[in-house]
Amino acid sequence: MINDPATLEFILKTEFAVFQKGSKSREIFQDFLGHGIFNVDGERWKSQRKLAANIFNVKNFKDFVNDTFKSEMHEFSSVLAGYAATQQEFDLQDLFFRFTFDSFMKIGYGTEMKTVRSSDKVPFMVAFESIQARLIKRLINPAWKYSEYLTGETRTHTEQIKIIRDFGRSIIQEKQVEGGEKDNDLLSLLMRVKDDEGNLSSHDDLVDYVLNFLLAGRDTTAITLSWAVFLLHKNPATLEALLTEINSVLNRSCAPTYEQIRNEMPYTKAVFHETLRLYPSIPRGRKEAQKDILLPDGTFVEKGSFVGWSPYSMGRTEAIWGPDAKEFKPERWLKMEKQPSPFNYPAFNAGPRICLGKGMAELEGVFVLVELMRQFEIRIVKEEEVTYGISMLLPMKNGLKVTCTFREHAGLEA
Ligand code: HEM
Repeated sequence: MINDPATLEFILKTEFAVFQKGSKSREIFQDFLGHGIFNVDGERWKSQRKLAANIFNVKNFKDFVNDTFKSEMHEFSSVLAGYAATQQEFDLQDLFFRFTFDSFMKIGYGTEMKTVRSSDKVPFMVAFESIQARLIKRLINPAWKYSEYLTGETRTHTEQIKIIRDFGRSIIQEKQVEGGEKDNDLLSLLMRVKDDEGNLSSHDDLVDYVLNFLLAGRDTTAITLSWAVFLLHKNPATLEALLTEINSVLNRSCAPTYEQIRNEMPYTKAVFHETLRLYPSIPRGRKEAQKDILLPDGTFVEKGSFVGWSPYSMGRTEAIWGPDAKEFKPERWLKMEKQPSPFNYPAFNAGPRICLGKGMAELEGVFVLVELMRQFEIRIVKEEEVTYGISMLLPMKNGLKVTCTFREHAGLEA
């Protein structure tokens, strides 16, 4: 395990070709992520990265992204208005998952889901989350195949993989029936791309792509929003400062524009990044050495062994962030002369495989925080029960149970 930015740069950038995802991790994640971008190296990775870079470049389609977040947020707000009127307790983390799911399905695949409107369990989501919690156990248990067999999890796992792959297939079929291959959403691009021999992607590969991008676009942002609400609840002065910024930029009760989020809301953006510093939604990373190599400090790494790092620990390390590293202080981001290098703040990864959706996540996160806090007062029901679950990502174990009321003078227009 390493914990210093210079060594992380060596692994993720300088010796990128040596430190790869590797075949051992690939085996663990194969049935879930297949040949999708998170689970491949080399040429397969390069071609998906190039393609996805087109769509995740927010500038290319900022109006579409902005309109989608706006209309999905309108749904989200009206659901919250219902809870505010009845004072009913609800799970905000679950609602964030539904929001990011609906938004990403529309932006990435052109599909309307509207799961925010319902409180019924969505089989795809249940299976998706349960698989992630299982896979993390595989990383620490070399005998995972036997353990899963003995506990009966092999069967559950197979059933859940079928649920999520059937879902992926249905999205692709829908697109084919609609003849949407000419559209410019991510799936349409993926359906048109050809390999060096001129072949289109197989149906199975397309399912892998759909599921990988959904994992990237849905879970990470929903988890960050949940921790942000929790931290704001625990730090009332920060919430006050956030509301002051919101009120000074949005002098009428309407949603922020893309330009306002980009240029006029530095404090809200700082809240988003400060949350990720302390609660990075992907809390750990590891790479497999493809040959024997020495780290800059002289440590020998044998071919086939792993080097790991933890954005969670690095975000709380005093040598990087100073003596107040463990405190939630968004102000620190405003005092910096320049933003920290991704090797100091690896919540979005760093080097050639740095997150492609960082701009979109920031836009979505800030937009939702502004809209939520502008309109509603959120109260966490049992603060002491909030803790993280053990999973591939960093979700809250028991969800985020809250009640809400309308904030005074708030309007509900979008
Ligand atoms: C708070 C939100 C987010 C965080 C913290 C985050 C973090 C990360 C991290 C740590 C990785 C590296 C993972 C690995 O290699 O194992 C990654 C990769 C990636 N992210 Fe994000 N992400 C976020 C949101 C998004 C969104 C919204 C999208 C898409 C719309 C996205 C798209 C991607 C893609 C495509 C990759 C793979 C890059 C590659 O391997 O070349 N991310 N992200």
